[in-house]
Amino acid sequence: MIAERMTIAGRDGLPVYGLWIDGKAVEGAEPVLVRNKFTGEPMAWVCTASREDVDRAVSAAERSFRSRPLSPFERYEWLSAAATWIRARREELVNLLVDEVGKPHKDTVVEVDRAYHAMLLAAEEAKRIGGEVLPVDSIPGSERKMGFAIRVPLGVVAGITPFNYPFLLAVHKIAPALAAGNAIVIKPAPQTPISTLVLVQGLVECGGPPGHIQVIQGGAEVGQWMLEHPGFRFYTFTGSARAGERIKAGTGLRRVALELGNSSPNIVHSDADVVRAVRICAARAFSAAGQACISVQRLYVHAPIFDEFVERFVERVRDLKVGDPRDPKTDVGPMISEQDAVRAETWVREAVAQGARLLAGGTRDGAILEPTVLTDVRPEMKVVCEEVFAPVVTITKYNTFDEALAMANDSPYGLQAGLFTRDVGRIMRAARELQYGGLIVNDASTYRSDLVPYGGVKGSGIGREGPKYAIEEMTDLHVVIVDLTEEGEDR
Ligand SMILES: NC(=O)c1ccc[n+]([C@@H]2O[C@H](COP(=O)([O-])OP(=O)(O)OC[C@H]3O[C@@H](n4cnc5c(N)ncnc54)[C@H](O)[C@@H]3O)[C@@H](O)[C@H]2O)c1
Ligand SMILES: O=C[C@H](O)CS(=O)(=O)O
Repeated sequence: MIAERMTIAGRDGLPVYGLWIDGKAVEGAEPVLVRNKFTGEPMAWVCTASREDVDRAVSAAERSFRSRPLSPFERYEWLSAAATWIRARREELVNLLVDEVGKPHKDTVVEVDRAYHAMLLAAEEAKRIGGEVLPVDSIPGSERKMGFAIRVPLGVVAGITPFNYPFLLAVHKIAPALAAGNAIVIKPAPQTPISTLVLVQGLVECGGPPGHIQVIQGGAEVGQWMLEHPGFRFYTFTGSARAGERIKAGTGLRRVALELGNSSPNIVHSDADVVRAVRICAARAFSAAGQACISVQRLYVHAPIFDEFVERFVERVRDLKVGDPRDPKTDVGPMISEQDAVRAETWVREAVAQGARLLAGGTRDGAILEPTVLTDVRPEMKVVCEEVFAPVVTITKYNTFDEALAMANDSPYGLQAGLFTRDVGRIMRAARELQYGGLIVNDASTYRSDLVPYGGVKGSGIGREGPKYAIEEMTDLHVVIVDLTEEGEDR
């Protein structure tokens, strides 16, 4: 799938994608080659932005925001047309993403379908941006006053996205920003910029003001220039905790939403349906090669079912089909790069050297790390206490539910957790006591609904995503208080 409008030239038979600034594709710095993550074949050349390009993009977005304000209905029409555009190109988008990310076809179909729904949800929310009536008259002395609050767009929003769900997460940034009435400058991850360019081409084709979205490609350096630019009113970032901390430190008093990493715990209690828990966890620990912030990473299994769970789990893992992500039957494909796979393999070896037992996997072929299961792990091992972001899962036995909650909470992160139990008392305890932004009961931590407030506590970030909640973050609340005293009334 080619983003024709984003193309500035051809080179070696491949498109050269420019930056998308002020409604046209423009040349940036020397293009970088983006490769197919499984075959290694070249896909396209993509220009990167200079600091001047960042300035140009922000100025163009600001001009478009000022000169072409969109009514809520116009925003609704634009974004619903974009949702239809995504649905109509589902298969093409899936194929592009499979090549660009290396994520298996079956997981990528889910990404594209969710992107469609996220776009549609944002379109619908554009018509529901209300405010609040404030009971100012309830304070003695203010009986003749009435108050209300309205939501107004901020101006230019900065969006920075990671490599792992590049299409869906670009939709989660762009769609609410536009639905809220803002303009946005988006920077995709350097490993996966093409799908964002294609998405923006789709939005442009759907008829909104092209200057409302600018795309600047590049890595951390371009991200840093974005942080330093005073023209941004808000930063919406998804990525690692390390980059998130830099963003928070670099944006001063400006608002940020940070969707960061996790080391997702999943508790399986003895009253749960063990067979179902095994099936779900064995799939969700390895989908997207474990490169999802809510991937099942730490499994805590109740002692009475521990042996049965482990046996069934390992059996299931051995049946996973590993290899070519283009094959619809493949469960586990390559990681984003060989370097990332080497890093995860090293962590596994280190854990084994420290006493962990390897029950499956642990071997690597290029960027493909076999689905890996470890037990006898300790909290201080990297595979437990850090975000592994790879097809690696640890299984630990617990005796009491208190112990399970404590182990799950023993993490700097707090994005989502999973719990398998039939007991409502345990569900409610976990809901209160687990220090996580989301708890998924009788499904894995990896489930995400695109309409709920999604985000983390502790080291997993700040703010909430999901169109309705992102729109709240991407608007200012202006309070109006009107004195209704009539002429002569208070003389
Ligand atoms: N919480 C969530 O919703 C969520 C979703 C997806 C991924 N993630 C997290 O993303 C990480 C994996 O993605 P990644 O490797 O692309 O993350 P990353 O932090 O390396 O990069 C993410 C984006 O930030 C940019 N960036 C890097 N350093 C920057 C800086 N100093 N200033 C500004 N921008 C900077 C990158 O170029 C990229 O566009 C994992 O930690 C994962 O948990 C979180
Ligand atoms: O990587 C973490 C993401 O939140 C996964 S998802 O795109 O939201 O499913």
